[in-house]
Amino acid sequence: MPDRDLLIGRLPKCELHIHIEGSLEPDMMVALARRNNVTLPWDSVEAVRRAYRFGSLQDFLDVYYVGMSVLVTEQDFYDLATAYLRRAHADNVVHVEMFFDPQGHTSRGVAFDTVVNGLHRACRDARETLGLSASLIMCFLRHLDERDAERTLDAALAHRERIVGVGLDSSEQGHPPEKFRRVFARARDAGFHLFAHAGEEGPPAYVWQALDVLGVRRVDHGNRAVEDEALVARLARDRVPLTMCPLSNLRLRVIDDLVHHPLRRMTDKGVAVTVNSDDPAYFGGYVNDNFRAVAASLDLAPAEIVALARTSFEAAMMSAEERARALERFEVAVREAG
Ligand code: HPA
Ligand SMILES: [Zn+2]
Repeated sequence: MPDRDLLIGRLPKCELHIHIEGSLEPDMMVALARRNNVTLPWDSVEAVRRAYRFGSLQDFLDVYYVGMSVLVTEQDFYDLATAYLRRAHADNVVHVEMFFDPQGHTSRGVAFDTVVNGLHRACRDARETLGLSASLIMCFLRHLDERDAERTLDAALAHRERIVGVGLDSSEQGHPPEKFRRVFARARDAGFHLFAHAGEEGPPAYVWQALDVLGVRRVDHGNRAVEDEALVARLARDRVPLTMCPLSNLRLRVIDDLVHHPLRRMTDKGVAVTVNSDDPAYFGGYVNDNFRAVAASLDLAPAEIVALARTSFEAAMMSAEERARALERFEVAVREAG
């Protein structure tokens, strides 16, 4: 086996937890602010970078919502997603399921269609130019009320074939999944796959609710599930994947040191865990940086790293044939990497 970093670079993988607005790098943020005449509280790329010190999820979200205010036109959304998809391709990402936050845009007067048209076109072009498959998952902002989420779902129904799923993100504490019970039931009836952030800062009870009240098929983060043995057993038994994001957890102080990251404790109990970047422009690393950081801190063996990348294909929303083909290519790449 080659050394750990080389192996990580060579492994094909899926990225299943990326907020596209969180891939907005400071230089693009400043350039788009100029292009659209948007005033930011920061006057240079360096000043933007200095704002990236967070004590909690809410600290980050306050900066994140200001940052996304530079996204106005369909071309802005296209450029943002295209830059991310090229960067992901360089990390050997072959399949992306991309979150976006429509309410962060419609609340500023940007049309839902503008957002989806730009992102969808970037995904379609990436398939042709990079050979990478990419799909869109719309998230509801959980700090807003369910009626706002209902209106967002109504808007999404006109784009049903361009959006594969719905998720739940933003401020977790005090906004339990059950707050969105009805809108998730409607989304399921409309054929969307269901996801939710849970157990990032919120308690294990929120992960239970995501499973049993919302009926999600994958949990984003899920760190705090580790505090509840019965919950870990449930995740393992039902092979409910967790999309974990080590550098995000470190930067948002969900953990104080990567050596304490629950990833290994989860995989040891049979939970399907994947490694992802969350908001790479804000947290200091794309997906391979996340693999490298957690592999070094937890001293992961090559076989464990390979297993994490393999799990990303098992956790992805692919048809049985797509998955079989992708896994076949994955095993070839593993043999070549060795
Ligand atoms: O890490 C996150 N958690 C919750 N909401 C988010 N929105 C963007 N990133 C995040
Ligand atoms: Zn997230």
